[in-house]
Amino acid sequence: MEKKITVLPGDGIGPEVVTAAVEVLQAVAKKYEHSFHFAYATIGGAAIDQHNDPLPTETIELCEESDAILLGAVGGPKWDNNPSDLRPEKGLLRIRKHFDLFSNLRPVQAIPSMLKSSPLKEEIVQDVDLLIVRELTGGLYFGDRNRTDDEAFDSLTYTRPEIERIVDNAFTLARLRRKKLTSVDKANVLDTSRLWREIVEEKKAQYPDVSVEHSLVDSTAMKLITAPADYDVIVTENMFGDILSDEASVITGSLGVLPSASMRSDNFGLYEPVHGSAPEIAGKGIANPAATILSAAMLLQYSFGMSEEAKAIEKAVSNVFEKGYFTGDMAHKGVQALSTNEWTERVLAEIDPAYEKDESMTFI
Ligand SMILES: NC(=O)c1ccc[n+]([C@@H]2O[C@H](COP(=O)([O-])OP(=O)(O)OC[C@H]3O[C@@H](n4cnc5c(N)ncnc54)[C@H](O)[C@@H]3O)[C@@H](O)[C@H]2O)c1
Ligand SMILES: CC(C)[C@H](C(=O)O)[C@@H](O)C(=O)O
Ligand SMILES: [Mg+2]
Repeated sequence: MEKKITVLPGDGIGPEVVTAAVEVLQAVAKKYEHSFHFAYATIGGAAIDQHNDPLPTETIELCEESDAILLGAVGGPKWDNNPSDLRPEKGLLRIRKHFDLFSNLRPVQAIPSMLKSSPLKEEIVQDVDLLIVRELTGGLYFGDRNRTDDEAFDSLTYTRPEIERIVDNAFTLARLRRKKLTSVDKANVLDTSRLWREIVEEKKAQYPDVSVEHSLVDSTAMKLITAPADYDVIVTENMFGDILSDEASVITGSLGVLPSASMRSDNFGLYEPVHGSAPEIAGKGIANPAATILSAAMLLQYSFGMSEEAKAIEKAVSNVFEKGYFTGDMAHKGVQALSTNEWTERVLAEIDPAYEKDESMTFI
């Protein structure tokens, strides 16, 4: 049966990395005899320019008719001074809320061949395999806010059901992994964190096989780069998860390799790299497409239940690193940096040596 994927390239390097990921999905479809239909729509700055709205109705409608969403990135200096409702980032927040994508999964895995790109010592990063489960539709991002000329406020609110569902989700995921859950909060200061911590304590009786620790976000930020291999699943609120996941990119040496899946309670999801639109390298053809390609693998795994196909993409990416091919953000001393296009060609060749590139697809 045909699967429909809505593709939202967005801004900056978004279109470049999404083009690469779509081509990888096409190669997978051909090799495994699936039919994927790609429908394109605007979000973010591109949508503001065309529709004066960072999330136009036609984009929502297209996503509603599809089985999954693949997104590049939004934002850029062109729109930085827009009023808050007309900022590209608002489109992203609205699509997450509209589809109730409350669970943002951000895996961080250190593939051995990546490790030369990390500024951290090899013995610190070599066994890292962790998953950040970030609450995505509550907290500071969605609380009451206001600003006048001289004052502004943003408020941080969480309800019991909002915390319960993300905590349950994280426990369930920990069960499928190494059964260790770290709940990250700021319970020494924030009431929302105290409620969060109480709920984790209540829930742990339902998951007796999972070990639980609580950790304050400030010291977690330190431990995440001094002892990252100690973590299995980290569950945390929206903003802490945003910050910790970018920090975790130091482990792999680049933001350009970290994928994410934003899920609701069924299998529907939005898949996007953790990184942003990287405006300073946009249009140069040098962006690392690995994070978006790996996000496409998560799409196959979580929304389509295609584990073998997802693993084939992950293996292809890892083989390309293993063979010493990197884009500029990861190319260490003595290694020639490949373009987005050249690097993607190598992934395609790993997936299917017989694959012929669709020449109608352009790498920007
Ligand atoms: N999900 C999203 O759409 C998303 C996420 C984060 C930031 N943003 C937006 O992106 C814009 C730029 O933000 P920023 O600069 O703080 O963060 P960024 O993630 O765009 O870039 C941070 C650094 O990482 C580099 N980088 C990021 N992705 C890369 C890739 N694939 N290949 C090579 N290098 C890469 C950039 O060049 C830059 O040096 C802002 O408007 C921000 O709001 C969007
Ligand atoms: C662009 C921004 C709204 C977004 C976030 O903070 O969630 C981004 O940083 C991310 O990590 O996806
Ligand atoms: Mg972020």
